[in-house]
Amino acid sequence: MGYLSCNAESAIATCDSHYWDLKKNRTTPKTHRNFHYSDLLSATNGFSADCFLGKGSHGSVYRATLDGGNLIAAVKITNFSKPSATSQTENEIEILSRVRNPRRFVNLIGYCSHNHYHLIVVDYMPNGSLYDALHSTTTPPGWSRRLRFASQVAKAVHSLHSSNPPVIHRDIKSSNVLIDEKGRARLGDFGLALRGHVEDVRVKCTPPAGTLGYLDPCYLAPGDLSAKSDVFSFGILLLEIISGRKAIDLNYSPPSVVDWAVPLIKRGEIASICDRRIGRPSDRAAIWQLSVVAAKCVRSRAEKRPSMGENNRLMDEWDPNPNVRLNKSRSLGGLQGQRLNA
Ligand SMILES: Nc1ncnc2c1ncn2[C@@H]1O[C@H](COP(=O)(O)OP(=O)(O)OP(=O)(O)O)[C@@H](O)[C@H]1O
Repeated sequence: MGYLSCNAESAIATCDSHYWDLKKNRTTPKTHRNFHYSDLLSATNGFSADCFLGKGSHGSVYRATLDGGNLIAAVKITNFSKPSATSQTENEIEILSRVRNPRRFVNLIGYCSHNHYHLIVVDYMPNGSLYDALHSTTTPPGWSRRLRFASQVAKAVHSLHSSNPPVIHRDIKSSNVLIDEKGRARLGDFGLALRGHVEDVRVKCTPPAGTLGYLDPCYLAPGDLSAKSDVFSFGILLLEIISGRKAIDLNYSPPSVVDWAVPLIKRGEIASICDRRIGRPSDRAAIWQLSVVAAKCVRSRAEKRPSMGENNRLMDEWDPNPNVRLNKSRSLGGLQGQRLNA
C-alpha cells in the first residue's frame, strides 16, 4: 500500500524533538522487553521461509517461538537504511509502549536493534488480516462475523481516541486489522500514529500521511488532523466489510467504494451494496444501520462525521441477544428512518 507521505523525520527536526527521542530513551517507559538478536534469530529459525508471515512496505514479518515454546510472537524487521521505515518503527514502539489493550490491539512485546536493523516483537495474530479475509479467500466471512469485526474495530479506535492524551492512528485499513486466535479483530501497525492533543506542536507539525483510498480528503495539511480523519478511514473500512469491495478497485466504475456506495445508501438501496458472495443478511436492520453509520463517517465535512464514541453507541445496539438489542434501541433511538444529509 502506498503511503502518501511518511516524512516524519523533517517534522521531528522542526518539532519538540526530545519528546520522541527514543534512542536517548528520555520518554519511553520500560514496559517492553529488550531482546537479544541471537534469541530472535533462533526463535525464527534464522528468519527462515517456514516462519515467514508476510511483507509490508517497510519490511518482513516472521513468526517467532520464544521462552522455550511458551510465547509465540510476530517479529517485524525493518532496515535502518530506509529513514521513513526507521522513524515509523521508532514511532510504533513509542506509541505501543504507552497504549496497551490485550483484546483490541496488536500489542508490543519488545524490540531489538541489530546492525542496520530494527526488530519489533508484537502479539502473533494467527488468522491473517481482515483484508485477506475479505478479499483473498474463497470463503469470506458471513454477516454475523462481519458485524462483530466492525464492532471490534470501532471499540479499538474509540479506545485510542479516548486515551489521555488521545492517539490518532492515521492508517486504519483492512490490512492493518489482524485476527487473533479467538477470531477477534485487533488493530495493528501504529507506525503513523500520533499521540497528543491536536494543538500539541508535534501533532501540528507532522505532515499528512495515510493510505490512498482510506485517506480523509479534508486532511491536506498538518493542522487539518483530527480524530475525524480516523473516522473517515473507519467509514471506508465499514463499506469494505459490507460490500466486500476494496477501498479502490480499478475493475469497477467508479473505482472508489465511497463514490459507488454512498449514493446507493442515500437512496436506501442497501441490498445493492451487500456482498453477494455470502447471500442475504439474516439481520437486515443491523446491516442497514451499519451502512448508515458508514455513510456518516465518510461525510466530506469532518465536523459532520460522528465521533467514534457515537459510532460505538450505535453499534452496541447489535447485541446478539434480541431482547437486549431492543431495549438498547429504544433507549438510544435507532438510526432507521433517519435522513442522511451528506
Ligand atoms: N502480528 C502479526 N501476526 C501475524 N501476522 C502478521 C502480524 N503483523 C503482520 N503480519 C503479516 O505480515 C504481513 C506484512 O505486514 P506489515 O504490517 O509489515 O505490512 P502491511 O500492513 O500488510 O502493509 P503496509 O506496510 O504497506 O501497511 C501482513 O500480510 C500480515 O498478514
